[in-house]
Amino acid sequence: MPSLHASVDNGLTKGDPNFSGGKLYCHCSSKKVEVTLKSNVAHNHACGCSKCWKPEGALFSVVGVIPVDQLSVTANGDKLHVIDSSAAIQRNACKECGVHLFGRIVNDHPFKGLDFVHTELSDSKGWQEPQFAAFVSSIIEQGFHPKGIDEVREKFKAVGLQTYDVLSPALMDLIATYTGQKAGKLPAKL
Ligand SMILES: N[C@@H](CCC(=O)N[C@@H](CS)C(=O)NCC(=O)O)C(=O)O
Ligand SMILES: [Zn+2]
Ligand SMILES: [Zn+2]
Repeated sequence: MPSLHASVDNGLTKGDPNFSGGKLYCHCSSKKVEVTLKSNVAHNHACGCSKCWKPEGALFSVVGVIPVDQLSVTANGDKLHVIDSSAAIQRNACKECGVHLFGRIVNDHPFKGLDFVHTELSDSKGWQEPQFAAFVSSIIEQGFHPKGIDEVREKFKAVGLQTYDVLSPALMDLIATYTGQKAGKLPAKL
């Protein structure tokens, strides 16, 4: 079975509930882009979609969120560029090594105000462990043979992670609530 992600393959390492953040670095050998996070992440999860950054050899990305005001680019920000400015999540990647340092939502969106980050880019220990696996079937679109997908789902379950083909029900409910409120189908205050 190919690697799902290094933080999943051999079981999860529980995060520290009192952990208060750390620095992320791109993969360049010099002049690394540095991003400082002032808190832990939330909703950390494996994502199989084609847009999220995956380390070499991994079938999945692991990505979590942090409030925009808890994130700052603290070195070599001139090496960052937005890889697709039409995407809902504007992924800021290092132009040299390709690593995604953070994804930001700039347009009206239920998750606006949160940035998407990969805590494996940090040397610190204590980051929230993955909570679920999202967009699992999306790996097939990228060339993973469909006959192996049940084994992928079993592997996630074996380490204690539920699998979904979009986001988790809790996050889908948040998105649906936002959409319903915007359409006037739900009261603005619930
Ligand atoms: N099956 C598609 C799914 C893409 C997708 O919808 N990704 C989710 C999870 S990251 C998303 O919210 N995308 C918004 C964006 O990338 O801007 C793919 O693999 O490309
Ligand atoms: Zn780099
Ligand atoms: Zn994704």
